[in-house]
This record gives sequence, structure tokens and C-alpha cells, in this order.
Amino acid sequence: MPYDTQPVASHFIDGEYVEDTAGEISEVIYPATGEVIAKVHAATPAIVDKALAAAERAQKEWAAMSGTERGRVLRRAADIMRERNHDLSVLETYDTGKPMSETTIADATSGADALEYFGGLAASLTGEHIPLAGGDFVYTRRQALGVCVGIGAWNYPTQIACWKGAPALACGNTMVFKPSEVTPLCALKVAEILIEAGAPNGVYNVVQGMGAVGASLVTDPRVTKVSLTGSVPTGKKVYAAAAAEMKHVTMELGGKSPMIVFDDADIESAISGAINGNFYSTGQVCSNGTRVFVQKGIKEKFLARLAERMGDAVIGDPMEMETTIGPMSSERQLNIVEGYIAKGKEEGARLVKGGNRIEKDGYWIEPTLFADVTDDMTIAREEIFGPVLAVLDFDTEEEVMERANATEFGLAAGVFTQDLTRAHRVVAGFEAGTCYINTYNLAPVEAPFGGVKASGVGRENSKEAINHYSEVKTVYVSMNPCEAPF
Ligand SMILES: NC(=O)c1ccc[n+]([C@@H]2O[C@H](COP(=O)([O-])OP(=O)(O)OC[C@H]3O[C@@H](n4cnc5c(N)ncnc54)[C@H](O)[C@@H]3O)[C@@H](O)[C@H]2O)c1
Ligand SMILES: C[N+](C)(C)CCCC=O
Repeated sequence: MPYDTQPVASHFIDGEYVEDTAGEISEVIYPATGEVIAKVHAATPAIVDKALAAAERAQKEWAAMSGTERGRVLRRAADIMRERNHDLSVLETYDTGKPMSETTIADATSGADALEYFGGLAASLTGEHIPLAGGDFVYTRRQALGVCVGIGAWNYPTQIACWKGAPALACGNTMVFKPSEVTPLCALKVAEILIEAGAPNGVYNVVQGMGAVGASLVTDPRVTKVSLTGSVPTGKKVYAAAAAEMKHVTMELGGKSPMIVFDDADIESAISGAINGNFYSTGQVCSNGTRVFVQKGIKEKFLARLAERMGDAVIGDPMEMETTIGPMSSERQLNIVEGYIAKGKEEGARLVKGGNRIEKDGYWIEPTLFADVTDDMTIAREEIFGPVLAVLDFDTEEEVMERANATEFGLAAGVFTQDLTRAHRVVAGFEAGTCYINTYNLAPVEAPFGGVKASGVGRENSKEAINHYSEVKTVYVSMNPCEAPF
């Protein structure tokens, strides 16, 4: 292993690495080869307590700093992340198996964007002045929530750690972040960098573990806000546990997003959208447009050209820059995806390309294209979280809109057409939090990102995120004597 992937210790608390070998040990696997690249211990109750105590103590000091000072720390952290982009990208590739051609442009860079953006906003987070009759007025104070817990999924470990940490810290909160047990390495680097950039000890802490550790964080009375990125079933559990204690939540959950291709679309552009929305990160992207509705007039042309372009995918060593498809992030996820491919065949979908496990070490599967998929098939209803693209066909706009929205999910949706009036009408009708016209899966930090319906609550990124990591205190100021009826 040319890189030392074993962290100094499993957890990062109060500005330093911390270990408690009493915690259950788990192996970190490089998905491209199946090799064990690190071992970490799950947090014990003592570790969880230490992290929350540090975050609670540090929060007062951090919130008392000016927004300008907090922002400077975040922007310094962004600069360090950019300087170390190569090494951080290598680690992200080891943690997830995603190819370096992706991780060098989409992970530490996206994390740095969040740190830079929210660092820039920190100084301008203010309340407002509201004049009232008789000279009275109200002013509002925008205040931190307190100790926030972040819980991550395994597909974007660096990005998720920063998308949650940056707005939380900008608002004067502190964070205890629990990465996914599948990809525990990258968040530790984010914590290290924040402290190096000048964040006081305890401002950003990382503890490892499975769902039980996450659950113990969510219910701790010191925690005021929980932000989860994960599946809908986990989201329902975490939201319910947080609601029982009236905590704030952000839920970034799963999807089964529609992408509609009308027959007037630029077909190469629509195929690029379908590729980006199904095979990026080997299909392990929450917002993927996995139900591709293609208007009947262009369906066969679309399928033939898409299958041809899929032949250009470079499946191989994720460390090689020319590789465009890496392995699944875990053996468990490989088995899940294989199961869905079998279901697709069994339920009568037409397998156009791929569909096979690639027999070598690690967790490899071919990018897969199904046609003649119908709305009732399992592969059209359930989130697969793998490189399986389902093409469904349609006749009219009215029909496809009804079918596109007929799902419990509502994370993202896209439309490809050259008729811009239709494009805007279609996105207005989508029941989704993030919509695309003639592109797919872009998520710049300046734009709100998140879902509706079962796909989530709240928004990450953009100024919107500030509303989810702060609250407003109203102060009524009377300029007149206080009167009473008796
Ligand atoms: N909307 C988004 O921004 C977004 C981004 C990435 C991934 N996702 C979704 O994440 C899912 C894939 O990730 P995953 O398999 O890691 O999801 P998951 O729901 O299995 O786990 C997510 C995290 O929750 C923790 N967890 C599990 N049970 C818990 C509990 N009871 N209390 C607290 N924490 C608990 C896990 O340890 C993990 O860290 C997909 O559904 C995908 O769509 C959503
Ligand atoms: C930036 N992407 C590729 C849209 C990923 C967002 C996070 C979802 O999994």
C-alpha cells in the first residue's frame, strides 16, 4: 500500500486523535481489491460522552467569536484542503473505491467549496430591525443552535463531512460527526484540517461506529440538531428519535428520481445526462435519475446510442486517471445491486447492456442498461444505489408527469427538451427538491440541495442551510411605558 491509510487512532475529539480499544473493531476495505487498509474501533459510551462534552464546552467559546473570525478559520481550512487535494483524493478513493478521475474534482474540492462559501457568509449572519407603531421596535438575533450531530452515508465521506460541518460551524455551532462505518477515514482528515486552520479544540469531532453509535448521539440531551445523510428507513428512525426530544433535523435521504427525455431533445446531451445521472460514482449517488423516461419516437435511437457510449466506459484501477467506473463501495452493496439486476430480468425488463458481476478481487459489476421497464417493476420503484439505468417509454407530457411523480421519493428530477416553455412547465410540476433542465446531477454550493416527500427535510448548501443551523430570537423593545388593564 503506497499510502498509509491507517489513522493514528479511530476518533478525533477535542483537537486530538483518541482511541478506546474496548470498542468493537471493524476492518476498512479497499473496494477495488478487497484488501484491508485500516482498522477502527467503534465509539464506546465513554468516547461518545467525551466527544459531546468537548463539543458542548467548545461551543460557547466558538459562538462568542465574531463571524469574521469563524469565517477566517473555515476559509483557511478550505485553502488547506485544496493544497492537499491529491492526498485527500487518494484517501477518498481508498475509502470508497470511486476513481481518482472523480475524487480529484468532486470530493475534497466540493468540501473546500462548502468551507469557503460558508466561511464567506459567517460574518454577514445578522438579525433584522422591525419598526413598529409608537416608536416601539423589534430586533432579531440569529443564534447558533448548540451542539450539532452529523451522520454520514458512505458514498461521499469528505463531501458529507464538510456539507454538514461548514454551515454548522459558520453559525457558531460545534459538531460531532459520525461517518458511515463503511468509509470511516476521510472525516478524520476534515477534523484534523479544521483544527490546523485554527478552530478551537472541540469544535469539530469525529467518532466512529455503526447505527447504534449514531442512535446514542441523536438521543443525547446535549445535542440540539441532527443532520443525517442516509437511506429513507434510517431517516425515519432518526427523525422520530429527534422529534421525541424536539430537536432540529436535516434529512438528506434517498431517491428514485425521474429524468424525462422528449423527442425534440439534443440526444447526445440527454445521453450524457443519463450517464452522469446513473453511472457517476458507480451509480452510488442519492440524486441519480434512475427512471429515464424516453418519448417513444426516439426510444430505440436513444437506447442504441446509449449502449454504444456505455461501451466507452473505462472500468478498472480507480487510481488510474483514465478509469471512469470503479467498484461498488462494499460487498453488501454489490450483492444488493446484483439482486436488483436479477429482479429486473425476472420481471421482464429487456437487458440491453451489462448485467454481470466482474469476476476479480473487489466488488465489481458492469454498468447495466434495462429497456421496456414498466412502472410496477421493482427496479422502477426501489432505490438501487448502483449502476443500473432503467429506460421507460411514454407518449405524452401529461402522462409522463403523472408517472414521474408517482413515487414516495422526491429528491431530484430532470428534463431534456429544446422547448424551453415546456421545460419550465415540467420542472414546475415535478415533486422534487432539486430539478435540472438539459443537464443532470450538478450540485454547486451556491444552490440549495435536498429533497421533498420521503427524500428529506431541510436543505444543504446555499444561504438556505443557514436557516437550518441557526434560529432567530425575537426581542421586542418598548419605547413607551408598559400599560396593563388593571
Ligand atoms: N440526499 C442526500 O444528500 C444523500 C447523499 C448520499 C447518500 N444518500 C442516501 O444514503 C443511502 C446510502 O447510504 P447508507 O447505506 O450509508 O445509508 P444508511 O441509512 O444505511 O446509513 C446512513 C448512516 O446512518 C447511520 N445509522 C444507521 N442506523 C442509525 C440509527 N438508528 N440512528 C442513527 N444513525 C444510524 C449509519 O451508521 C450511517 O452512518 C442511500 O439511500 C442514498 O440515497 C442521500
Ligand atoms: C454532487 N452529487 C454528485 C450530486 C452528489 C450529491 C450527494 C449525493 O449522493
